[in-house]
Amino acid sequence: MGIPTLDDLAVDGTTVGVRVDINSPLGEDGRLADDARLHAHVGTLQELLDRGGKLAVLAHQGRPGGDEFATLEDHARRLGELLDHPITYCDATFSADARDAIADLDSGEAVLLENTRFYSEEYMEFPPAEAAETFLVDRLAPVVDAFVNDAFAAAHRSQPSIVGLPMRVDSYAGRVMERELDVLSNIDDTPRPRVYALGGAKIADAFDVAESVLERGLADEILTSGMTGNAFLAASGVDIGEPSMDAITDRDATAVEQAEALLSEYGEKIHVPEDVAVERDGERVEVGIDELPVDAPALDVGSDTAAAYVDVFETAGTAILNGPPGVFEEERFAHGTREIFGAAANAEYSIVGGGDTAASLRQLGIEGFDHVSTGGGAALRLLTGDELPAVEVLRE
Ligand SMILES: Nc1ncnc2c1ncn2[C@@H]1O[C@H](COP(=O)(O)OP(=O)(O)OP(=O)(O)O)[C@@H](O)[C@H]1O
Ligand SMILES: O=C(O)[C@H](O)COP(=O)(O)O
Repeated sequence: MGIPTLDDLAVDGTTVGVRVDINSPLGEDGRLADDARLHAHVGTLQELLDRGGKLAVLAHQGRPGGDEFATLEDHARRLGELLDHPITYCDATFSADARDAIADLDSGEAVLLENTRFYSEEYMEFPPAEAAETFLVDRLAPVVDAFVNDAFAAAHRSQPSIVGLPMRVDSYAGRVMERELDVLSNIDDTPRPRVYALGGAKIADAFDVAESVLERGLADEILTSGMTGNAFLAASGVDIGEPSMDAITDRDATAVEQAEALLSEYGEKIHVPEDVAVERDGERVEVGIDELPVDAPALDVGSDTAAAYVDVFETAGTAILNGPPGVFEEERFAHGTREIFGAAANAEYSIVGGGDTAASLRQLGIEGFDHVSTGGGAALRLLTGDELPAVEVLRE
């Protein structure tokens, strides 16, 4: 991989800054509503603590002004339950109080510092050399002996705690980072035929993935669904009706043209829905493409499409999923997601990228994937063949 990992770090007795990504959905009471990302980092934290590290853990939660912008107190409480070592919470990130909390650590102890994004610099993006001169980095770099970046899900952000600290401190990839890079950077070694299921509502992201993997010869088949599938359906010449079209153009005015370009170049590899599901009088109603247009938005693929996609997965070597096939949050429109993702889990090798995609698997109880990425945007960047700022600085 060409990046130093925990195997290269002499941990015992050293103070290690560890960046994790435990940015999580919160409930109405402000407490954690889902702790999947905390679970993901337990391996790295536990290993460092078992090996005698003193850990200053850094993380962000939400975005300034957003509903989920919050302190990390509940995250520390939950991590305390998940780890076999003590972890305290400090309501400061790099002030004298924070630095004192770090200096007070014994081997095998951790402190979770306050949400890095309480400080405006951490919500800006900088080239690494400039990030290295920010207050956060300037004050924390002298009090840690090493830095471990395990925050794969934030690796596409060129922010001080991601790219600045590694410019000043010996730095290593944590186990989550290592595994994510290993899997998502080496897709070209996975068994064929390689089938991508691209759905969801971020149509532009799905087009980027489709274009990149088709251009690079990585994809043998692309199964389109969700709003992305609706755009491909429109691009194939079907009048999908105004509500579905409006939903697409609201997100991306040129979506249909982009889908047309992909179909004209790679049409034989791109599967388009044969039927869709809409809501009528509160019920799910399936509509074949010969019955379109309809005056309601298509919120799921229909049963024929789901069955056809399940067939493709029967013989798939690798299944790569990004974006749920329907509005899975509503049971009526979860059918496509349940069927298609359920079949994908049986492929010889299967990879899942995308926050909502992973959430759909948890909600529908679909298991058996080889790799479920912790990252949304970061996984997408790797799937489209781009380098991640966090990884570039670890390489240097
Ligand atoms: N036909 C559809 N119409 C509208 N929304 C849809 C449709 N199909 C799926 N969705 C919605 O797409 C959303 C997820 O899409 P998205 O592209 O954001 O997935 P993701 O890439 O896994 O997530 P993220 O980018 O947040 O990591 C879900 O909330 C789902 O309800
Ligand atoms: O949830 C995520 O995708 C990461 O934690 C990054 O968060 P951000 O998109 O607010 O930078």
